[in-house]
Amino acid sequence: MGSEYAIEAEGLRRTYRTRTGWLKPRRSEVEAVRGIDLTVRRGELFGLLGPNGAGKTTTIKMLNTLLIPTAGTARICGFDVVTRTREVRRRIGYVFGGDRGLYDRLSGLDNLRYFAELYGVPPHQQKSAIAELLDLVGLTGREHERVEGYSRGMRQRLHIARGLLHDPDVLFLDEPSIGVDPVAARELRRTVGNLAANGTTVLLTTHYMAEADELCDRIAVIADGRLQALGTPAELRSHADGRRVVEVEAYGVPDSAIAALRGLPGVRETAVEERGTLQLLTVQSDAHLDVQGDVLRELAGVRLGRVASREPTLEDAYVAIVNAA
Ligand SMILES: Nc1ncnc2c1ncn2[C@@H]1O[C@H](COP(=O)(O)OP(=O)(O)OP(=O)(O)O)[C@@H](O)[C@H]1O
Repeated sequence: MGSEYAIEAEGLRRTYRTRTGWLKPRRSEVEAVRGIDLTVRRGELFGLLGPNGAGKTTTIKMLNTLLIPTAGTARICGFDVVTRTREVRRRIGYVFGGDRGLYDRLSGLDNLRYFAELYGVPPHQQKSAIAELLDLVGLTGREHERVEGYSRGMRQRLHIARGLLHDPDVLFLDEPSIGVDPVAARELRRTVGNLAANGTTVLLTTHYMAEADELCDRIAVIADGRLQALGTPAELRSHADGRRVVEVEAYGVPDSAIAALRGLPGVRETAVEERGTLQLLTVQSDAHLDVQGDVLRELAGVRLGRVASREPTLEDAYVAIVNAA
């Protein structure tokens, strides 16, 4: 009980063994997580960030007892996730992004009542616990409506309330804002912020650096199954110190032009974000070099929108960390 840490992981690894092919099945191994060490203090809001396939979900599933590690150990509130599963499960909640797991035909309130029964919340506590949670996630006043009429953001907040019914010490939030529009995502961030203020330890995975920046006390960046960086948002931002960013909106940039940008003198990173028909190019360079002219020369003939030169953000630092992996 007495552990000062909510989450501890040492040398955590997970290898998946898969069979591919039908006629001539071949066995292959995927090293999804390759030795992760981290500690999360009680009450901390901790972000796990990484590109697709980095190993975030696999890490969370080992921490919340859904997957057995191939090697290494992990503890939740001092209890080993493999040998003390029952104690661990009593102390954790798990909320994953997306729409599954709620009863559409029931109201938000009836969903919570149902799950409260299922999780064994004592009957005399249910009413007050549910009222408190509805308030925490900002659904008071909408609880009698059927979930089928809820927006994605509201569903996600109801999911969070569900995950908190048994008053866990640690809440795992896997991609909570996936598919949620920006306004609803802001509401969701407020809810997550409230959780930490209430003393719940939160481990959040997200693809959105801005979200992690706003919410998290500390962030771990994982890529390729390994921890690439760990620190406060300010500490992570320092990975892009001494750099400047040119941002260009473009339409239909050929791969060859992107490769050429990467090869320009002084250019440290390039990233392309697809936004419908628009591509947002970010080119990081050494701050003392002005590469904007060179960048535009390489993009000659491509239809361009806005072009801007700016200071690096945490997102740029993240790109630098992940590209270095
Ligand atoms: N059940 C499985 N069997 C085989 N390989 C798997 C399995 N689950 C995940 N993987 C592989 O393990 C690696 C890590 O996956 P994981 O889902 O943990 O990443 P992630 O960081 O959560 O990614 P995303 O952001 O896309 O959800 C990937 O290469 C993935 O293809």
